Amino acid sequence: MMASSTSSSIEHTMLAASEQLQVPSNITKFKIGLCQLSVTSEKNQNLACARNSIKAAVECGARLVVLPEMWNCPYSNGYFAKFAEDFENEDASPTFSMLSEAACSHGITIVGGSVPESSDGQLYNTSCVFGPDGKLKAKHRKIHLFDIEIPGDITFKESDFFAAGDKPTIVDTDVGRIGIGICHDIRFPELAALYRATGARIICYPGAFNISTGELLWEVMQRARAADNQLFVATCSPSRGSSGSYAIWGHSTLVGPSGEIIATSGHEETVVVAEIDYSKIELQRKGLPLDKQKRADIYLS
Ligand SMILES: NC(=O)CCC(=O)C(=O)O
Repeated sequence: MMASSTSSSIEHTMLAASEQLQVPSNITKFKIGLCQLSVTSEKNQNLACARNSIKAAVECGARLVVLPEMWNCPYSNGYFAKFAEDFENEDASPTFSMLSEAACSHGITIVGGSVPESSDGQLYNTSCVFGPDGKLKAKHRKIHLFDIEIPGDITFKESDFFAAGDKPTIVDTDVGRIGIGICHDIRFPELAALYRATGARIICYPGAFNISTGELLWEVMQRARAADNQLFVATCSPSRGSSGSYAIWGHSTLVGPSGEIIATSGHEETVVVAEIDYSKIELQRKGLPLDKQKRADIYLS
């Protein structure tokens, strides 16, 4: 076990997480689908659109499908509470039911983007992961809430509406071990390093970067997280034409373990399907063994 931080709470989390994990599957190559959805203010329409998009990804061969951040609800203040669902009460959650049904009927893994979750009187920005049997495998609550105030440019305060999650999410799936982050979580390299240290081979970040920070940083962040950790990074955004006042950057992307862009999109509604080949990870890590070159004695003491 590599300890990449002196923080005892992070080390504790890493140990606890790895102890709980089962042996990952030995699949080496498969296709991933990134459903860049156009989100409206009609929840039923959003569910139907997501369901169709999942089907389209599967028809192109995807075994792992990722949805965007806030795909059942516009990413705008006035909607979060109204669109929130309680996943503990599965039968009363149309979003949960649709994702579970889609995963099961297609026999795939779904990283269900994120939607507003209501739980114990709080709202969370939450991503649910479903296995090919339709069962919930993991639930990630966005850890780093997006609070920003750049005068004359952008002001947004997620923490006015959501409570922050308090744990990392690493999940063993039929396509390997995956770490989950939601959008602003991508800005924190420590989380990605923790996922690498616990054996994740892909990090999925459903996200909705805005046009100002997106143009500057969305691609840079993805490539940096992938290259630093020598693993795949998959992101999935709503499309620009989505409802609400927040202008979305789009550009859902798959990045490989040397930081290369494997597939990407513009800002329009689309499905990106691309191949993940895990042998690229082994090749990259063998040729450039960053984990062995790391000088923890210098910068972690
Ligand atoms: N939805 C988000 O978390 C947006 C994050 C973002 O745009 C950023 O710059 O960070």
